[in-house]
Amino acid sequence: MTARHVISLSDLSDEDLHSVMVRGARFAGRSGADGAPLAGTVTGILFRRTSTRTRTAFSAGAQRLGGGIVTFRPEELQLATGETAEDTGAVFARMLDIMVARTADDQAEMRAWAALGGMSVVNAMSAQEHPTQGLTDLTTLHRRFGRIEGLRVLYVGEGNNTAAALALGLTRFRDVHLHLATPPGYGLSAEIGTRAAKQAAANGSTLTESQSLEDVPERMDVVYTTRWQTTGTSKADPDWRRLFEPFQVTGDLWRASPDALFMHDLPAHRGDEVTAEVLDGPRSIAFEQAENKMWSAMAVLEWCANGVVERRGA
Ligand SMILES: NC(=O)NCCC[C@H](N)C(=O)O
Repeated sequence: MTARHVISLSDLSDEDLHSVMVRGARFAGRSGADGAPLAGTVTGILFRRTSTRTRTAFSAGAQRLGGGIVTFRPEELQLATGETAEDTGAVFARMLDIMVARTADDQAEMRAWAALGGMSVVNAMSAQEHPTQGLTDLTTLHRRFGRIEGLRVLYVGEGNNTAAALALGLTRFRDVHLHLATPPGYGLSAEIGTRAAKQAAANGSTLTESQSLEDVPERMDVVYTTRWQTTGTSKADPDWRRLFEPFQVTGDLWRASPDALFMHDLPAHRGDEVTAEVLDGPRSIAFEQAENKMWSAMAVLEWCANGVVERRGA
């Protein structure tokens, strides 16, 4: 099997991105290919940080496509007794077809595993990026709007790995307007911001940022938020709660964007980043989005095994 990696969304060509997005939507509509495209493959599932949605999505998704899985408890690997990540990966690459990993905070370890060859590596979230969330979000938008082009999206909260994936995903499409309202000091990293801005410019899209909810653009199609505490980057700043509180998504935002849908990558904390009224209200598609994680995971795994399935214009 040719190894294909999803360590960053930038690893996917436009054609790959389109195929995985559309394929996820087809799986969601239960109109994916019959049969078992992952038959004869084994996917490793290794999470060194907590996970509900991503882990379940890939574990259930692989099995729905006829593939086998091996789930690792990190504390039971020899990593815990001092075997290097490189040596551990070298063994995985000889036995597994795909590795879905939420491991070190940075992506270097995944790149090293990918360089071994023979095994596809899927980044199930690092500090910098959450590419499988980005793919899920594209599939969710594609299912709801039938297009990504022309969408206006407001993201509220930390410019974390989820925001990075959203920015890197949306700016690959034409005429998209993404605005991020982030607390001071919690914007996108310079590296991600530059990469996304370059893509936006090339596609006639815009990426704008502000440090307040005052004067955010109106008539948005989507308002998206995320929890205030990002996994693995607990905030050293003693003031963080005071900085984040003005960014709670409440019914007030709907006045500016009366048609907006609400998205959240979950887990949610009602009363912190979003009110219960918004999260549990009729505009919220947060749980549909969570379900899409599995359909999108199936599309990612199938792409790792077989490459592009859905061709543009087909
Ligand atoms: N949907 C998810 O994968 N949620 C878990 C992580 C959310 C957030 N980006 C975090 O890093 O804490």
